[in-house]
Amino acid sequence: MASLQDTIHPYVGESQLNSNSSATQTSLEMLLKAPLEVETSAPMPNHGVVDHVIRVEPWSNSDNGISLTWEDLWVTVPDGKGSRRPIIQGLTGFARPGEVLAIMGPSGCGKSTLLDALAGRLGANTRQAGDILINGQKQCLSYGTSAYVTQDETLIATLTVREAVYYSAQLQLPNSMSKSEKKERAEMTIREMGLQDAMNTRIGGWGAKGLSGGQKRRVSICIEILTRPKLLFLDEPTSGLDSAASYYVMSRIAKLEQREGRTIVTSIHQPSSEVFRLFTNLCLLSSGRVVYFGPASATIEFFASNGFPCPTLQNPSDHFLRTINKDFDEDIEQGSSGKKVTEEVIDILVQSFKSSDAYEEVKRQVSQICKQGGNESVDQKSRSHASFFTQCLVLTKRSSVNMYRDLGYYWLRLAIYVFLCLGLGTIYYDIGSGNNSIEARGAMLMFIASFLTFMAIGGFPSFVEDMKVFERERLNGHYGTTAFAIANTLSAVPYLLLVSLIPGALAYYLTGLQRGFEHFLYFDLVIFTCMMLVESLMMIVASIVPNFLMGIITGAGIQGLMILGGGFFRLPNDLPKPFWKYPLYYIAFHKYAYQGMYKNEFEGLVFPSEQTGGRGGVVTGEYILKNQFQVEMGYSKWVDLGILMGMVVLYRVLFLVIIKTLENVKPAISKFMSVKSKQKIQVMENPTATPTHMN
Ligand SMILES: Nc1ncnc2c1ncn2[C@@H]1O[C@H](COP(=O)(O)OP(=O)(O)OP(=O)(O)O)[C@@H](O)[C@H]1O
Repeated sequence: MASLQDTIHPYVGESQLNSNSSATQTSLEMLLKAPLEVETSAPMPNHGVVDHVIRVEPWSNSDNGISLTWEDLWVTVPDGKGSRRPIIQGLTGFARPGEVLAIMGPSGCGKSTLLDALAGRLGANTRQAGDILINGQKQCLSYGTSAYVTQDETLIATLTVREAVYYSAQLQLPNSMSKSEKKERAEMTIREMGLQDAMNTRIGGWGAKGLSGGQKRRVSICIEILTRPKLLFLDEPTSGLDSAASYYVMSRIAKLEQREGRTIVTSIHQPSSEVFRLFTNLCLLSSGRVVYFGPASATIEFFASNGFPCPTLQNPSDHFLRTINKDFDEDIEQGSSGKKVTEEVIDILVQSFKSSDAYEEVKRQVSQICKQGGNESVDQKSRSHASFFTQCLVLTKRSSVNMYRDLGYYWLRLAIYVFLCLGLGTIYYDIGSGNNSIEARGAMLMFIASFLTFMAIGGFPSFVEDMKVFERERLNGHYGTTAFAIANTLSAVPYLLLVSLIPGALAYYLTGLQRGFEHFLYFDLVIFTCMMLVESLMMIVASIVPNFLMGIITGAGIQGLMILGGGFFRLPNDLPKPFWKYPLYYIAFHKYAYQGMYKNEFEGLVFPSEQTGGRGGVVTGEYILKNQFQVEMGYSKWVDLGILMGMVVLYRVLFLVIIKTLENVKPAISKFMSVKSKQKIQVMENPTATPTHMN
């Protein structure tokens, strides 16, 4: 009976065949007659007994899968001294359909960076050089062809596991699937990840404990494997899981990959020997250099042949990581003097791999995949989605549920607004119609139009959480920016109406502003529109400054300037011309809010004139508007409201444009920078040296 180590690798190069024992050769020859099903229960060297069935089928690019190859891949980051430091150094490798490639190595060796580079998601400060090809062609991974389960759990904390996965299924799965099929797929996937007992548990986040870290991890995986993407990147999918859960999660992922010909690239920290056996290929890294790339099952032999045999009963992956982890070199030296310093060990392994048949085999496989190419471009293979209308509907529903359950989104704001408006109502209680009520009305309306709407900023932290989820889902192609912007707008409307209506009514009627429902309606519509505007402004800020603290400061700063230039603290005719009057006064939405509210309040009213000393003279509201508040009287208050509403649309469109521009500009910049890096890079004789010439 063939050992699993011998059978798990579905392609075998000549050089490997030559270098293996005759017993192994027999099993490898068997492998070439794929598809085959091998049942094993033979003891394996150093690590236990295997007793499960693995179906091995060879896949090729023409089988509608995605093959990924990378050659001489470098990634550098600024080193803080004006130069650049490499974090990935000249890696060559491949990942093919129906196989699991595991990326292993000590913490900080560059696993996530390699995954990011392969997935086209490197950070802005990184530079990349070298070729990454998809089915032998230089093409971008279009949104939706691949999925990436990142290390951080960006999930909607207020949803239960069932809701989170089902909403995601509704968003991602095509309209041709019925609701019940989508529900079934969602529940099946949840069960596959062993989360059936937590189905109705809320995910939880800051402030509310819900799922454990490991469970959240599994929810993230569920969401990404719902549509069975052709290419799946997993960044430490088993972190936070116990060894049994790790095994079940990985084996279920591996099973799907073998059944459906998916290409899986996963970084992993410390797989148990059982999990390790699920990997087809292993890429072992140390400080960004490749220590070994090839069949996972042959790694033990590679280490042994270089003088580092795996001790009996030791988990092989523990042995590999112990051998190449130099972070604790001093401790090791103290513990057992005479041991080789790890840096030397790594050098030996790196050099040995570079001159090995295994490395030649990797290069041969890469060129073979590139030659083979693919029948169709990956773009054409993008999975089909739910329709745009369905996405808008589902996102609106999901967002409404989240806004309802998240106290910080609107409920807290509503409570604070009620207190503030009670404050306003009592401080200006029964404002009267005397001459002194003119200033009081003006000040009160200014406070409402600026400070009350300013506080719409309070929902920013919740919105930033939403943006993180949106960013993850957008990058994984679940839906587009337009659907998100529409859904966010629609779901916010009822809450903003509520938040503007109740406190607004309190302030309006306690103060005794101008009677008439039309006047109250206008007053409330201005508050509602201004709150919507501030939210839209904060959306723009969040798209440019994704950090929540910096976002709040930026948003507050912008609004502070607009309030100053809105024509209250300094009357319009007194505003200094450059900047404050032109353009700020006209850009600031506060100008239209103040003037609309003033017109709404003062038009039609008369006040006793101060000049006559209360001896019967009156002054009209129109006169006060024109001369005291310097309001532009050439157009009606409805025009002011119309401008405010137009601004809401403009700001939301601007948000869309910024996100879409960043989406298109970022890859173009990375492409440009990578071409620049490639032109400058000279392949170094000594790969350990820092390529300071890369910039
Ligand atoms: N954008 C970046 N800017 C600066 N340094 C970076 C950047 N990305 C990664 N690094 C550095 O590169 C090294 C490798 O990081 P990476 O996250 O790829 O490691 P890792 O192997 O995934 O680590 P872990 O297993 O701990 O997650 C680290 O020292 C990290 O600080």
